[in-house]
Amino acid sequence: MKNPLNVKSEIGKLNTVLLHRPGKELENLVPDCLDRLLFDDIPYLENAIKEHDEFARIFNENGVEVIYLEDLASEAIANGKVREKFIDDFLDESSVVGEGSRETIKEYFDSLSNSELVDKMMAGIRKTEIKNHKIHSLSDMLDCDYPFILDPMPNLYFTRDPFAIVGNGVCINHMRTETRNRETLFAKYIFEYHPKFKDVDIPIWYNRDERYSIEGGDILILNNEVMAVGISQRTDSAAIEKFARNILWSDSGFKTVLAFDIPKKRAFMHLDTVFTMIDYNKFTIHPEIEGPLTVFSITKSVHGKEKLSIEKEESELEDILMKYLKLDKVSLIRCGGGNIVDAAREQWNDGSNTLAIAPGEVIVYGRNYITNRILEDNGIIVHRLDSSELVRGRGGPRCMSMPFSREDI
Ligand SMILES: NC(=[NH2+])NCCC[C@H](N)C(=O)O
Repeated sequence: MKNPLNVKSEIGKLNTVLLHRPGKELENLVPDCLDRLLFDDIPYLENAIKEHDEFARIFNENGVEVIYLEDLASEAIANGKVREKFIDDFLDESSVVGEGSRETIKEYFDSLSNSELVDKMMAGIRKTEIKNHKIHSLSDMLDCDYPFILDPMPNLYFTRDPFAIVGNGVCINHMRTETRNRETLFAKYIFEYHPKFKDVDIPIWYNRDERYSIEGGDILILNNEVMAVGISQRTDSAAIEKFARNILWSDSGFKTVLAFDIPKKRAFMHLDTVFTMIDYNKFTIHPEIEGPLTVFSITKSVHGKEKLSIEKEESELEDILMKYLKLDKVSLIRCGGGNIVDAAREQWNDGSNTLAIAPGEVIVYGRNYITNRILEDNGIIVHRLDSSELVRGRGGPRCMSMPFSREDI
């Protein structure tokens, strides 16, 4: 069977992209849990869905096939034994309190079809919902305690993060936070059991049971030989080393990983919140990281198999990019035009988080009008997505999409 995965750049014409249409998990956000669940506000679901459907429409209109995480996940567990194992693994990782709660949830899950099951796992379960079911646990009778028997997973619409397609393989991530780590279980089951993937030999560049964390928002594929990976609030340097070792010493064709050390803070959680590639030699950047940024280049060492050679790059970012991407010129397009107020405001609303659907053609949030105008002045084709709801989760078009296949460039 042919491997359907092929992502060897950030900009090659996009063929297939994975999304998750926001669901009931967003209606299980409450103020007391926002920090832990990595949200800053509570989106209005009905409008979030409208915005998201518009996002999907832009893809369709531009010849990009859209596939949904929820569909792949429910197709992957079609076999009864696989479904059983999936439920067990999921419950093992869901901080369910006590055996009684586990039995209650299991019985509830058993009454659902595969797609209802996946939706319910994503949405979480309120204690009030199981009142008509058999309750096997004392704590579940006490809804004043904590209202959920199973936590929601509100960050799933950021399909960029729990796993990342790199070349013809996949990096199944170990997430920084418990709240997002369960998301990676969907990837495990999809790549092991989905009919599209199960008989294909798919290289796994990193696995969810590794100790150190790495998230997809930090992984950028600059061309078929060079990647950029953020050392960030979410991604550990040790995880990058492991990932680099696996991929550079494989036959993937990748030769260099540039590790971008960026400030560790919420607004800049991943590299793609401050830096994205939009054309062969054009990038967006948030000016606030330019000062503190340090770049290290990681290549295969000549001193022994599986070893790496790591060097600190001393020149400016433009020069580093020109050198490794073999370009004569590089333009860094500054979010907010470099004005510190506009830059900070638009970056917070994902002004630098563009998704290229072809070289020089991107999807952006329409609200970041200053940055968008500058992109157009630089010859970029800009598709604007209006958002007042999706944006509240702190992620833009790149965060909300995972390319499965792009044309090689
Ligand atoms: N690739 C990205 N920048 N993703 C943004 C994810 C936002 C999400 N609320 C989180 O914290 O984790």
